[in-house]
Amino acid sequence: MLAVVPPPVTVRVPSKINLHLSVGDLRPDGFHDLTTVFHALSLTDEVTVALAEEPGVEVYGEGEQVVPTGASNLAWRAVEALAAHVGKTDGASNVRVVLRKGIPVAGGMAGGSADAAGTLVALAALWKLDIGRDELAGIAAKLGSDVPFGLYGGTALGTGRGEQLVPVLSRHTFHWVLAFDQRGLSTERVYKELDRLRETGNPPRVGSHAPVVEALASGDPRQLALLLGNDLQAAAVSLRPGLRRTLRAGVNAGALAGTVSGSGPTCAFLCADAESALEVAAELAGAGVCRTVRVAHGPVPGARLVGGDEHRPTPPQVHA
Ligand SMILES: C[C@@](CO)(OP(=O)(O)O)[C@H](O)COP(=O)(O)OP(=O)(O)OC[C@H]1O[C@@H](n2ccc(N)nc2=O)[C@H](O)[C@@H]1O
Ligand SMILES: Nc1ncnc2c1ncn2[C@@H]1O[C@H](COP(=O)(O)OP(=O)(O)O)[C@@H](O)[C@H]1O
Repeated sequence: MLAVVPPPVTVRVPSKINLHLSVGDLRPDGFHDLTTVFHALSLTDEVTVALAEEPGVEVYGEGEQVVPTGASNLAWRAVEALAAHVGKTDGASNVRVVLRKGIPVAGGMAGGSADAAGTLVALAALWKLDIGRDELAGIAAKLGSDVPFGLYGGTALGTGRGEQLVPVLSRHTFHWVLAFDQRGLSTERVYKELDRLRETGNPPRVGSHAPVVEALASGDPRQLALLLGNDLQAAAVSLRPGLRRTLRAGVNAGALAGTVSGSGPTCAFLCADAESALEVAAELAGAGVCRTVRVAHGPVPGARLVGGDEHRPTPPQVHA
């Protein structure tokens, strides 16, 4: 009798920027308490999972030379975590994962986290698991602080170490220009640099997230532009001083405002509309301050199947 092999499953997953990132104290577990407003962007990775004789991970696209393909790849860790969760003892032994990356590696845009979130959704479909969003989010949180957001996308308030999420109402589409740097920055190193700066001085701290939430509800990019803020920006700039020039160049090119995305070094520039974003991107690309420029819009949904959305996690209810 012929065994029926299920067809490969492909999932598209968004990147994220942090519209607001307030970093609190260092906790005994080595993480910092934080309050952040995540915003999912149309710059995406694609994850394909298939049953294959040779298990493993293949990586193509943005940063393919520097992404590990072994057991430390976050997508592979997601395969092992889901297999363990559902008690498939040999679950990972015949899974092949192909990553097509558009999100810069170690860029502060949660690319590895996106791949892990995408792998969970894709594999749940491949294995035909009856598993809900909340259950996947529990597995995701163990893989990394940013991984649960990749499941939901949209715009969300993150607390704890970033893994506890509440959706934020955001009716408008915002237009962004992203400036990729030559090399990535280690997230852990940037948090440590912030601790050092706080020991020796008084780096700027963002205020409350409430005005950002209001600006998102109003949909006015000019209002939002005044409120973008990131406590990690000082640390990222301290480690990569050239980012100052990049941030200035984006605003000089016509962006409403610029911010370092998460732990950097990618800079995100908010623009008035889609047309302005294209103009800013063209000028920034010629300014010699970054490796590559992309345009993107947000918010977009979280991990979802390409060519069907029957296994897409149900979005949480929006509380205005
Ligand atoms: C800074 C942020 C902002 O969204 O994003 P990125 O810039 O990495 O995309 C996140 O907090 C990154 O989340 P993520 O990249 O998932 O980090 P994790 O793997 O959980 O942790 C990596 C390391 O970052 C530090 N870390 C992370 C989260 C947190 N709340 N406090 C921390 O101090 C810890 O040193 C930890 O060992
Ligand atoms: N699938 C993956 N894609 C990118 N990086 C990965 C992946 N799996 C593991 N990594 C490792 O995680 C580190 C952080 O990557 P990434 O998630 O892209 O950045 P950030 O934490 O800045 O958002 C990389 O330097 C890389 O060594």
